[in-house]
Amino acid sequence: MKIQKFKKRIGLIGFGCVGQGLYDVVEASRHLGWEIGSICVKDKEKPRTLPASAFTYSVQDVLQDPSLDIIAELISDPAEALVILRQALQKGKTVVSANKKVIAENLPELISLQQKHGGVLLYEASVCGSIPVLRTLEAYYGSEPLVEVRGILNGSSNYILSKLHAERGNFQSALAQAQELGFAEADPSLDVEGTDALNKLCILAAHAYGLLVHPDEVLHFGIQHVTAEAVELAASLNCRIKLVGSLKATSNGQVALQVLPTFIPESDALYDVEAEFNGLEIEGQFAGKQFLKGRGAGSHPTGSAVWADVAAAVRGYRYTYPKLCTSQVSATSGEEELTFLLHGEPEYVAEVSKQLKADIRSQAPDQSQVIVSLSPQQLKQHQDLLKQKGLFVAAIPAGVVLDIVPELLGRAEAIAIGE
Ligand SMILES: NC(=O)C1=CN([C@@H]2O[C@H](COP(=O)(O)OP(=O)(O)OC[C@H]3O[C@@H](n4cnc5c(N)ncnc54)[C@H](OP(=O)(O)O)[C@@H]3O)[C@@H](O)[C@H]2O)C=CC1
Ligand SMILES: N[C@@H](CC=O)C(=O)O
Repeated sequence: MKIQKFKKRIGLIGFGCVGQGLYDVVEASRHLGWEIGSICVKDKEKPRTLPASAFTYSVQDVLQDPSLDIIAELISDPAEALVILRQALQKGKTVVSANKKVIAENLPELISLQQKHGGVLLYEASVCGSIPVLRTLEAYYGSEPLVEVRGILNGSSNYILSKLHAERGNFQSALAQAQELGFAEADPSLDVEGTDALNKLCILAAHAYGLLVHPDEVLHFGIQHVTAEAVELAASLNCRIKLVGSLKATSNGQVALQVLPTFIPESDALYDVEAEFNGLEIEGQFAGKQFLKGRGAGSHPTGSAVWADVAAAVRGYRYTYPKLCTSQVSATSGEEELTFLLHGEPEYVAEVSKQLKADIRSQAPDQSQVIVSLSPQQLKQHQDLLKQKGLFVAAIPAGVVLDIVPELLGRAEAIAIGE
């Protein structure tokens, strides 16, 4: 076989945590024929690891450069990222992105731009960092009906929760560490309010079930109101609180979607997914359960995922969205009753419990914590009120034995967290 000389040039837009990660990975692979041809950033004053001559400050310098084989969009500004992706795809270019917010909110348009102009968009790095989830769903599970896809989809919130459980640490300092390590979004409220996990879940829904759903339509709560008492309660039940995104096929042909802080027992594969790691359990109708675990955030792990996309795209790979073409499914929050912990100011907990018409199973003497049974659909209807009142909401799966909860709640003490 004749070996052909391979030379491919990448245009890089964004040189922060992920952009630098991609740069390092590509530099380490120069012998394979790859090079970064052009780098665009925004801030002219920022100190850089490369000489000023390596950079341009005009996105158009990259988008209009005919010598580039592929563009990597890795910026932190979602509005500008959408403009870049639109323009690249309208020109029929090949582009990769890690921007889950832009992709989740605009997937129908981004798919149709590829169909219309012949361009290609890959975005493996946007979901679960270094774990190859989208290509696994596309290539391996493209034909098999899936029972459930669930997992830890956000590294920063998992890092914070791990610190709270392991060290009974402080929320704000754990978040500051996640930011320092490059795991958090430029706007960290996306991480802690569950929006980043939600965006990833919506992208997974398209590839796992052929469901195009806008993030605004999906039930989701974050960890921003987690309390020391909730962590203690979970630990006393031999559980860890994790932020879990799940997609589940329902008996009436819908897909139930939700992102919820959840009490995860020791027997669950997600229990040992700690720090910035993500974990995804995929249950196929015939294959049964499989579990993927790896780094969900960070410079080199995410840079590696972007590079895998760059290499695949240049070799002709594109998503075919097999289930979008073959299935017609709609979204629901889920009708099956579940058990939830609500925790917050006693008067708000009482008010919200009344509004929810929830079946109260246990409550703390001061009424700051209640264990209730209700459907995710009920919860979704009152999602805004619960958020407005600053309540912490966590799902407690059926397998967790709650016999000792009344006793645990009875001795609940007020412990401040995150102040
Ligand atoms: N951090 C992570 O672990 C992961 C991040 N992602 C996603 O990757 C993307 C990048 O994240 P990350 O690297 O962490 O972000 P950073 O904040 O570290 O870096 C952002 C980069 O974007 C550049 N930038 C911002 N706005 C513009 C603009 N208008 N024009 C040109 N350049 C611009 C910044 O320029 P300047 O340097 O001049 O400020 C900076 O270089 C985001 O979409 C994020 O959601 C996905 C998976 C993991
Ligand atoms: N902020 C995100 C980065 C990766 O997607 C996270 O913490 O998971």
